Amino acid sequence: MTMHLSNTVLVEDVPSKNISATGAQIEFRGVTKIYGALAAVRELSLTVHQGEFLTILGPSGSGKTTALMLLAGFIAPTSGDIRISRKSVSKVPSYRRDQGIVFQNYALFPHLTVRRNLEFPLEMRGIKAAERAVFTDRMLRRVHLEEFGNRMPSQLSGGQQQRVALARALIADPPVLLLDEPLGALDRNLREQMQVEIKHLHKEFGKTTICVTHDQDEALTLSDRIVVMRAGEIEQTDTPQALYDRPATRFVANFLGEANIFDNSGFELQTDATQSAGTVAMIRPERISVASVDAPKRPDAERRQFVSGVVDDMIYAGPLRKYQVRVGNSVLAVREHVASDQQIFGAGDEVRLDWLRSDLRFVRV
Ligand SMILES: Nc1ncnc2c1ncn2[C@@H]1O[C@H](COP(=O)(O)OP(=O)(O)OP(=O)(O)O)[C@@H](O)[C@H]1O
Repeated sequence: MTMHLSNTVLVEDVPSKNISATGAQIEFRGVTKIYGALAAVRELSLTVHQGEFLTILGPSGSGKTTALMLLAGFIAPTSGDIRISRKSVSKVPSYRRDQGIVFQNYALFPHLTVRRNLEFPLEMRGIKAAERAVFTDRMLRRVHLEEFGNRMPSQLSGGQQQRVALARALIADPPVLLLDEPLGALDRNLREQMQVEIKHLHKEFGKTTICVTHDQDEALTLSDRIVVMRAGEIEQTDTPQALYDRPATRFVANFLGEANIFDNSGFELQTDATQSAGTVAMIRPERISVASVDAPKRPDAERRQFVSGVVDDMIYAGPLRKYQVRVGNSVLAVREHVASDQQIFGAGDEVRLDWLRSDLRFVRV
């Protein structure tokens, strides 16, 4: 990988601590990228705030990587403009955009030691050897790799390599950090550990960070806001909680978490809200309670809808019990946190489901 650092920064411009005041604001203004007959990204307009952690999430082929590569300057937009700190970067080559970049496959220089990998961006900025050593020592300590400075990348584990990649992206103090599936190559436990590490680094360094992933857990854990993309366009942009609790469309409801969508449910849905045209009702599986048909109703029963159904299937999933329950024409997914005093139902059992009417959401079809 080539480093994308401007070499205009002098030694005295580099802060004495590896902490810059803020990241940069980034704007996409009607950005389109056409390949042949396909718009990989269409009319993308988005403002990423200074210091924000924004994740672009979406299925394969939705245009996430294209959006990131446009920002990095690796590809040029067909139309539209990208601004960093309110200045257009259309004519700025990628190596002058002052961005730290981390890819899924580490992209460390394989023939350089960890130290030399970290020093490289500093060298590109004309920083003298003595200062480089100070920065590098500090960064190695920060990512808990002080013992590993003299190793080659191939002598490190995947997680350690990815920490070096993060350290190298941050060491020259760029205002923008771009992460492309940064944890994609790591196994699950390590991913979770690294998510915490990335969160800490973001808090500490305050870089405007744009992360591309198709891993919803990663997006929900790390992000201030998430952009959900679909077929080259933004479907919804919101905080993780708002996206999960109030998805605007059926696509978002299904893509982020699990959703019961009442299309043609075969029973009457009770709602307190008026349903607009072109919408369908949905409820999250963990908002539904399951009980035996003769169980006493809760005190808030007048605010709930009760339906009877038959269990199709039940599986244990760690701390959750997952039911599939047939009600009318629908099979509803129900998620229950396992508690010792709960009754357990199996396939064929008649049950009563209930949910708060206010937990129903209407999403655009
Ligand atoms: N260089 C290219 N030439 C032609 N088509 C391309 C090129 N790069 C991307 N595309 C197409 O543009 C669309 C968006 O691709 P992109 O890589 O941005 O998707 P993505 O959301 O990042 O997918 P993934 O999660 O699989 O990486 C896809 O249909 C892809 O085939």
